[in-house]
Amino acid sequence: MQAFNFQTSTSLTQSSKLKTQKSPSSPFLVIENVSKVYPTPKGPYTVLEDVNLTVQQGEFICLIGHSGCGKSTLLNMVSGFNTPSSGEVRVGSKRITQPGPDRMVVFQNYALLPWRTAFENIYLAVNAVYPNKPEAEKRAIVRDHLAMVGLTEAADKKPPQLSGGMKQRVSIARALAIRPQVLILDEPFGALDAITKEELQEELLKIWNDNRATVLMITHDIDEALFLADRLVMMTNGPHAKIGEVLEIPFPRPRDRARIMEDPQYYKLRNHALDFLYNRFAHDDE
Ligand SMILES: Nc1ncnc2c1ncn2[C@@H]1O[C@H](COP(=O)(O)OP(=O)(O)OP(=O)(O)O)[C@@H](O)[C@H]1O
Repeated sequence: MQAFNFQTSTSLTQSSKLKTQKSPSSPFLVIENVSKVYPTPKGPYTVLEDVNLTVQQGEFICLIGHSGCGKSTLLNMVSGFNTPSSGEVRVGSKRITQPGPDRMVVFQNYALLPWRTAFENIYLAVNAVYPNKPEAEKRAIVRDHLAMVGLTEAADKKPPQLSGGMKQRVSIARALAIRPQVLILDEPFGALDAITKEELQEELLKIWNDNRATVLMITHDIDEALFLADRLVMMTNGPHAKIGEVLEIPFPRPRDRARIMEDPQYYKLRNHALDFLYNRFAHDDE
């Protein structure tokens, strides 16, 4: 187990800023001075203000914060479904202004076409992005990704015939079949029961370990973040939400849930995140 020098919240914030600014390897994904203001009938509403984050290629980042603080808004600016009011998001050296197949999103509600089979849902995405690939290759990509998530037998089933966990597996397979550089997961396991959620977390880690996409994942579950992430980004409450702190998760990989939960550092990190969310940035509505 690696040594973890537990720091105060202030020094954690400073060290994460230092890491962001002075990291020796070149940053892959950069969120720079991003603010988002929505027009509303009551006037402009500043959801996010001056958000800065630098992510290395292949990093697994979890994002946590109270409901409504702007997590989806922030990740929608990485996927390109939303644009910053000021500041910019870059992937590689490219400024993000629209969605693209280099950044795929998995949503909590699966977003599958209910009248298409699991195979067809994935095939449609592959075909849209790689229309000129030979038919046999496209079908092989779909089969490989169905197998990757353990759904070979369910290829011909339609979403209403699948469990929540199976639907989310199809949705993850569809996103990965495009070979995105960035995988964005918006609370993907929020609607699943605890056992299915743990199974899918483990599958996700295995898949990430094999293909090392850069992952940005929203969660409300601190234990999920501690199991999955390299860093946990904690957001302050909106309006004018910012990144309050970034926690480094030091547990070595491959991770074993039982082993990390026996580690005293686990509870220090967990309590630190809980204190951030429920004392320092408590939310009246929760
Ligand atoms: N198009 C819009 N116009 C006006 N306000 C919006 C718009 N989209 C989001 N908001 C507001 O911005 C704030 C942030 O929303 P967002 O969905 O990003 O939060 P979130 O942290 O992802 O929340 P949750 O955890 O509940 O999903 C909320 O107050 C929401 O009502």
